[in-house]
Formats: sequence, structure tokens, C-alpha cells
Amino acid sequence: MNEFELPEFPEYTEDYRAGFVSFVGRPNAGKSTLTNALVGEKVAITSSKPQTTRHTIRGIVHRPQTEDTPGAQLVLVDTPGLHRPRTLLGSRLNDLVIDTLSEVDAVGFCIPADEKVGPGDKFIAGQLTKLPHKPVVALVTKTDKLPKKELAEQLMAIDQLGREHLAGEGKQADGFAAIIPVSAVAGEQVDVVADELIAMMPTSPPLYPTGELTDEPEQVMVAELIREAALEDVRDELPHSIAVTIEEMIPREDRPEDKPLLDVHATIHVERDSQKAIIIGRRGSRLKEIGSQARAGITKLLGTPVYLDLHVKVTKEWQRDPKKLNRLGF
Ligand SMILES: Nc1nc2c(ncn2[C@@H]2O[C@H](COP(=O)(O)OP(=O)(O)OP(=O)(O)O)[C@@H](O)[C@H]2O)c(=O)[nH]1
Repeated sequence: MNEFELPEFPEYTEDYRAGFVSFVGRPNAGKSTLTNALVGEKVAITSSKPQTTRHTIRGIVHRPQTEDTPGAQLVLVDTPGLHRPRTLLGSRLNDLVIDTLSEVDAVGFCIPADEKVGPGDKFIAGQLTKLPHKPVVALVTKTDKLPKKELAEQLMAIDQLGREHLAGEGKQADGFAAIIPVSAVAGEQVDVVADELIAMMPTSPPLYPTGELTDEPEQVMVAELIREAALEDVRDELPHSIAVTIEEMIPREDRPEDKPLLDVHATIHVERDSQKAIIIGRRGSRLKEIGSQARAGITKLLGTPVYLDLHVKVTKEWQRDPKKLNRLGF
């Protein structure tokens, strides 16, 4: 059996930033191409279970820490397309999109440089006013397709779009939080897009392990969120003594389509009874806290409400015994 390795999370300092970004825009605006350019060749994760989540993770930008800049993670998530509703169903869908977008930390609104700002863009900008206080960045895509002078005009038109359709009382005060011209194809300004978006992410520990993820990225990530929550305040006492396994993660049956619930059954493994007592806390108080913190994280990650069932188990010296690891499903 392979040596067991916990997914590796990047080292981080207090000023590490991590969060979620969603790109919106008309069809063909260049959202996918920009996503790929930001993430690089390897799209780190694609969710294999879209039915369990309203967000599909398209990729993760990992920024390693350097001497001058703290590290960061930008998690790019998809939402169902924003479009102009022609039917009631359409407008319900748009409400759902807005709901979903309210869970991300910033929105990138992709507008092609080489097409006139049109009714579709105005419609989307108008919808985004339903997200007050959420930074919306205009990403002016495909800049390689037109001369500089025309680009300047387009940037002004987009600034205008932001001021007219996005700004207002109780809404984004000054229109777009930033306007960034970018060409994903020519590789121009892609770094600037990443920098600007990262600056809008909250300070947070890394949300995902580095490197490639397994077939079941969601389970790995959910396990890690639970582990993080369990380690809160006891990091010094039990740093390497906790492992989390996911027994089951399935959508609850018989739920209405617009009110999904995901059942997550997980086990926190510790090495000793004394550690189990620490995790559970007085009358279960710590375990309860761990559960609610992890649940909030999982809900944010997967974009769907979660019922979290947590058990704590003493799995003696789990790290050193390959047979036990096997049983844990590693
Ligand atoms: N020249 C040039 N073409 C681009 C650039 N970005 C995207 N394109 C092209 O524009 C077209 C649409 O790009 P996509 O990335 O698929 O657009 P999208 O917004 O994801 O489209 P939907 O999936 O329909 O919403 C494709 O033919 C891309 O090759 C760019 O920076 N420069």
C-alpha cells in the first residue's frame, strides 16, 4: 500500500488570503478562456458531482508566499449563467444565480473588448446591483483583438456602464471596483487580474490543498474543513493527532429541487482517550462548535445546506498502522 499522506496544505501566515470568485458575462465573453489562463494548464479540480453543489469549482489559483507577498488562494467557481429572462422560469433562475453569487467574495464581470456594450451587459449589471457591498470587477477580455485607441474608448464605455447600472444608493457606490483589460489568449494582464482579485479576498487560512486532487475532491476538502475546525484552539496540543474521514456524503432524498440538503457523515479520529475528551469538550460543547464551524465552511464551499453528523473515535496510532489506514479507506 502507498504511504499514506494527508493532503498538503500550503504554509501560511496571518495575512494569507483565500476566497471564492465567480465570473459572469454574456455567452462567449471569454469566461472559460480566462479561467484556464488564470489556473494554468491543469485545472485543479472539476467537480464530478454537480448535483450536490450549486457551485462547480473550475480551478484554483495558488499563489505561493514570497518575501514580499503573502500567499493566497483564489477559488474560481461557476454559477449557472446569468441571462436575460424571457420567461418566469428565467427570472427564477436569475434569482438563484444572485443567491449563489451572494456566497462568493468577488464577482468578475467579463465584457469583451471588441463588442459594443449592449443590453445583455446592462441587464447583467442591473442584476448585480442586488449584491450590495460585493466587489464587482469588470474584466475587459480579448484586448488583443483591437487597437489601443479603441480599447481606451471601450474602457470608458464600461466605466460608464458601471456608474449607470451598478452604482447607486445602497449599491456599489462607484460602479466597478476595478476595470482591468486582459487578453487570456495573448497572456497579457492575466497576473494583474489575479492580483486584483486576490486583494479582494478575505484573510483566511488556505481552503484547499496544493497540488492535484483526487477523484473525490469534495470529500477531501470537506474532511479538511472539519479537521481545521477540530484543530481550532488546540493546534498546539494535538497538531498531528487528528484525521478526518468521510463515511458518506449524499444528497438527502425527497427534497424539493430548490431546497437541497446534503448529508455528510464524518468521523474525527484521534489517538488517545484524552484527546477524544478534548475534542468532545464539556457535555459535547466543543464538538458542537466544531460541527457548526465546519458546517458553515462546507455550506460555503459546496453552496448547499448541509446536515453534518460527526463522530469522534479513538483509532490508536492511526498514522503508523497501515492496516488501520486501510480500514479507514485510505
Ligand atoms: N482573441 C481572443 N479570443 C478570445 C480570448 N478569450 C476568449 N476568446 C475566444 O472567445 C470565444 C469565447 O470564449 P469562451 O472562453 O468560451 O467564452 P465563455 O464566456 O466561457 O462562453 P460561454 O461558455 O458561452 O459562456 C472563444 O472562441 C475563445 O477562443 C482572448 O483573450 N483573445
